[in-house]
This record gives sequence, structure tokens and C-alpha cells, in this order.
Amino acid sequence: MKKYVVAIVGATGAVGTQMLACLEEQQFPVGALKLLASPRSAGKVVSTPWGEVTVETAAPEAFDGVDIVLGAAEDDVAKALYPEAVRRGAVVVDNSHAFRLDEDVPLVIPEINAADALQHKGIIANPNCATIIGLVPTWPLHQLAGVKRMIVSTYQAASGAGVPGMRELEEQIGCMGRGEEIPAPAAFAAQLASNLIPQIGGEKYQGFTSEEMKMQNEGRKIMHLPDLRVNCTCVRVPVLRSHSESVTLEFERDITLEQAREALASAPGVKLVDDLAAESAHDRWPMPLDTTDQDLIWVGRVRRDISNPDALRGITFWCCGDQIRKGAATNAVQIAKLLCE
Ligand SMILES: NC(=O)C1=CN([C@@H]2O[C@H](COP(=O)(O)OP(=O)(O)OC[C@H]3O[C@@H](n4cnc5c(N)ncnc54)[C@H](OP(=O)(O)O)[C@@H]3O)[C@@H](O)[C@H]2O)C=CC1
Ligand SMILES: N[C@@H](CC(=O)OP(=O)(O)O)C(=O)O
Repeated sequence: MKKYVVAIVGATGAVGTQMLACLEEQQFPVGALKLLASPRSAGKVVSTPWGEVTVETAAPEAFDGVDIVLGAAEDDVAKALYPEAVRRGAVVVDNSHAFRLDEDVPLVIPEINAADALQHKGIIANPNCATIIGLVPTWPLHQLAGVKRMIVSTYQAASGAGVPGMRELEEQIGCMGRGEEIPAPAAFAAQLASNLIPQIGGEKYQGFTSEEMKMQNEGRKIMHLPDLRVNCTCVRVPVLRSHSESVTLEFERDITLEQAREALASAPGVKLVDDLAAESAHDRWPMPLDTTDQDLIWVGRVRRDISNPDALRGITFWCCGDQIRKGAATNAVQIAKLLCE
């Protein structure tokens, strides 16, 4: 079996660290591994399943001889470096949003549009994490009844803002527990512990933030639904890891609750946890603690949208998923595996 030289850019961050674990779990055929980050991290030694690897500064020359780049750094790094990596013969699977809406860059959730990945011209984009978590369970319902409108509220974990976001929430919770004064926030615009922050990203369109518009704009591209209408509200919550979402869908055709449940129960990447009468809370509905550090999107609270006058055309559900895994690292490694197949 062919083995590949793989480079992770942003290898010291939340997503990059998870990518390393996902490469091993998904048995990706790694021949050699390069770990790249900012000059701050150069020289650090990381113990990996493929031996000890010294972190190098991400620079164009670092991509010489690399087959596959997994990108886990911000947009500016992606824009500066990945075209250079492609010029040197690598294929890049990027987690930033630098290229997601570019016409010649496939935007891929393997459970939905795996075939698009094979049309790449060197760069494939991994969608926004909240978008992946909302669309994986929406897709099987769309296949049944044709989704035309989505209303979504997200409850996004602190680690969506990377290692600094996670550290800030942990520090604030520690201070609260010890009765100490909480330092001024830096990763977020306001204190997150014991609070909710109803803004993720800057203003993008008529009072909607950039994060909120991703659900519509990326969703249209991934599902090949140019007329899909999405109304999304994104909120940062004091949870360390795993995003949650309330999703209401309106369909072109009738869909019964039984059909919706059956489709969700058998959909790839989805686990249905929906029993209000179950003895254990973990079996009643999905919670972010349950979905942390695993790859499935858990779906529950499946019910009719009783505000929809067309009784058979509206479904509401709740879902949770680990955004560092399926929302980023797991999805990226799945895409890289499609390339090898
Ligand atoms: N966290 C999440 O839930 C998700 C994140 N993403 C996306 O993934 C990407 C990474 O996010 P995340 O892991 O959370 O962020 P982190 O802040 O945790 O990590 C950022 C990484 O980028 C590296 N980096 C910083 N500057 C440079 C540079 N100049 N050259 C090379 N590498 C650099 C950092 O290296 P160093 O340690 O040396 O500073 C670090 O490895 C972002 O584009 C983000 O939008 C996507 C989906 C979900
Ligand atoms: N913005 C997301 C995480 C993320 O990095 O998204 P994107 O890759 O679209 O910038 C969050 O804060 O939860």
C-alpha cells in the first residue's frame, strides 16, 4: 500500500493536535510526518505514533516532498502558504475559511458530497464546524423531502476559538471556584464563565455575523442547493468542547416523524438519542459532554415544527457534535483518505 508524506500546519493547536490522533485512528497510510507551526513552536519535540517529530516553522520550503498537507492554521497563514504547497505538488485539505467559497475549491463533508473532493485543483476546504454539525443530520432528511429553509441556533463551545479560548474558560471557572477576581477577557469579547456571548465573528450581512452566514453560504455549496434559505444565530456558551444546535427544517415535500427518525437512525455519521422517558439522562437527549472526543453527531428531540402551518413539512431537532473532531480534524482526515482511495 502506498504511503504518504503528510504535513500538519498548525500542529500545536487544538485542531492540529487532534489531526495527529485522527491520522492514527483512521489508519491513514503515513510514510513520514512533518509538524509545522509558528516560529514560537519551532524546535519542540512531539511524540507521535510514527516516532518523535521536531516541529518546524511553516514556510514554503517545508512543503518540498510533501504529498498531503492538513491545514489547521488561520486564514492568513493558509493564503500565504498553501498555494506554495500546491506549486510543490502537494494536495492541501484546509480547515480555515480562506478558500471555502472559491469556485475551484471543493468544500466537502464526506457523508454528503464525497465525489466533489475528486474535482480538486490542489486545495480542498473543510467546512465551518457548526455547518458540518448541522448539515450531517440535515442531509438524510433532505434526501427524503427536499429541504428549502433552515432556522438554526448554535451553542458553540469555547474551544471553537482554539487553545486560547479553552484556556480562558478554564481559568475563569478556576477563579470563580476560588472566589478570585476574574482577569479581563482576551480570547472572547466578554467573560464567558457563567455567561453567554451572542456574537461569533464580525458583522457580515444585515446584522448577521460571519459565523452565522457560513451556515447558509457553505450549506448551499455543500448540498448543491443554491436557493437554500438559512436564518442562523450563533452563541458562545461556557462549555469546553462540542457544539450544540437547535435546527428547524422546512421541506418541499411531506415527511412523517417516523420517516425522519428512521432516516436519522440509519444515516452515516449520525447517532439518534431521542427518548424523553429514558432512565439515564444520557439516553434521553444529546449533551455536549456526551459527544466530546468521539466522531458522531448525536441527534435528539426530533419533533414536528408546530409553528409550520403545513403540518407535514416541518421538523425540529437538537444535535451535538465534537467540533474539533467531526467539525474539523476527523472530517479533514476523512477527506484525505478519499484522495488515497
Ligand atoms: N477550534 C475549532 O473548533 C475549529 C477550528 N477551525 C479552524 O482551524 C484552524 C486552527 O484553529 P485552532 O486549532 O482552533 O487554533 P489554535 O489557536 O488552537 O491553533 C493555531 C495553530 O496555528 C499555528 N500558527 C499560528 N501562527 C502561525 C504561522 N504564522 N505559521 C504557521 N502556523 C501558525 C499555531 O502555532 P503556535 O502554537 O506556534 O502559535 C497553532 O498550531 C483555524 O483556521 C480555525 O478557524 C475549524 C473548525 C473548528
Ligand atoms: N468559528 C468557530 C470555529 C472556527 O474556527 O470556525 P471557522 O473555521 O469557520 O473559522 C467557533 O468559534 O466555534
